[in-house]
Amino acid sequence: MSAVLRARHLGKRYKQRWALSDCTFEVPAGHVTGLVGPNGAGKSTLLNLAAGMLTPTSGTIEVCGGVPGDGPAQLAKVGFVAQDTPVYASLTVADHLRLGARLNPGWDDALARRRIERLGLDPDQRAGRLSGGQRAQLALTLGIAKRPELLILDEPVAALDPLARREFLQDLMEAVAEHGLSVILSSHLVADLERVCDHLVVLVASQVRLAGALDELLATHHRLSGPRRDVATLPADQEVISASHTDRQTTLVVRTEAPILDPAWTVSGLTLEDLVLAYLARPAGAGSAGRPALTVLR
Ligand SMILES: Nc1ncnc2c1ncn2[C@@H]1O[C@H](COP(=O)(O)OP(=O)(O)OP(=O)(O)O)[C@@H](O)[C@H]1O
Repeated sequence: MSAVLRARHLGKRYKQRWALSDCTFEVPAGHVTGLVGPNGAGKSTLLNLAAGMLTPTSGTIEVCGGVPGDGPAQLAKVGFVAQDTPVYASLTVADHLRLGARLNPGWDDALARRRIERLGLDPDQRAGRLSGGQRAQLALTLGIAKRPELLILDEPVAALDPLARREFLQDLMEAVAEHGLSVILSSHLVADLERVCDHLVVLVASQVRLAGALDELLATHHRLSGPRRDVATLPADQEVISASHTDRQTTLVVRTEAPILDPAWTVSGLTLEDLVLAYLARPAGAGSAGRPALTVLR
């Protein structure tokens, strides 16, 4: 797999607090990778490190084969739209496009103009007077028209209405298909991620808990339900991600490469949302030895 991002034992500390700790993972080139995790998990910190806005406290991060933020050539390869979609309040929409053209060697002016027109943004409007969603659309337009190798988007669709969200995600997928763009986007909207992502990184409490191709992750995670059972009796190759029990029944989410042959279980697949929620609820340091990560007693 050719990787657009490689992190090795990556960590970032703000004063005494580690916002990101010992993260080792890769993001493949030419795909859309979703980054999910609860508030404060470290997603923005990770994306800012990838964009070169922050430097690591420990470990390394390589993006598009270089060090993030390391000179004009590296900056040209990476587009970054930060969480608050910053724009210059006193500049007009048209000024932003002119600035984009001036600053970015690969600038696609026709694309930028087409998007602005389609969105109905007035080129003469000052960006400070745009609505939150319009501002986000302007920032996203700049990110796409820059034609980077990697586009990093921190909660890009949070401010958009449902139709605008769908259209934007469609634009993204087209750019990936036509130009081989790689995208990393964080979002709390799992349904959106399900529509556009083919890779997933789950970050919880400053650590990467899960990373991989979505279809592989969905194929190796299963929901098992059956008569109440002590999870310690499961085969060693079935990693228990979550467990809940009633007096009579046990329901588990397990990860395994092997088929589940025990006839006592009813086996079903997971949605992306089920998968993400199982990991979000999993406590830090939960082992891989078939121990229950989340035990809910009813
Ligand atoms: N500049 C900073 N100084 C000190 N602590 C920070 C700073 N930025 C973030 N943090 C802390 O680092 C941790 C991770 O924050 P981060 O913004 O990366 O999380 P996030 O996953 O993006 O959260 P959200 O989903 O709420 O946007 C949090 O505990 C946060 O309080």
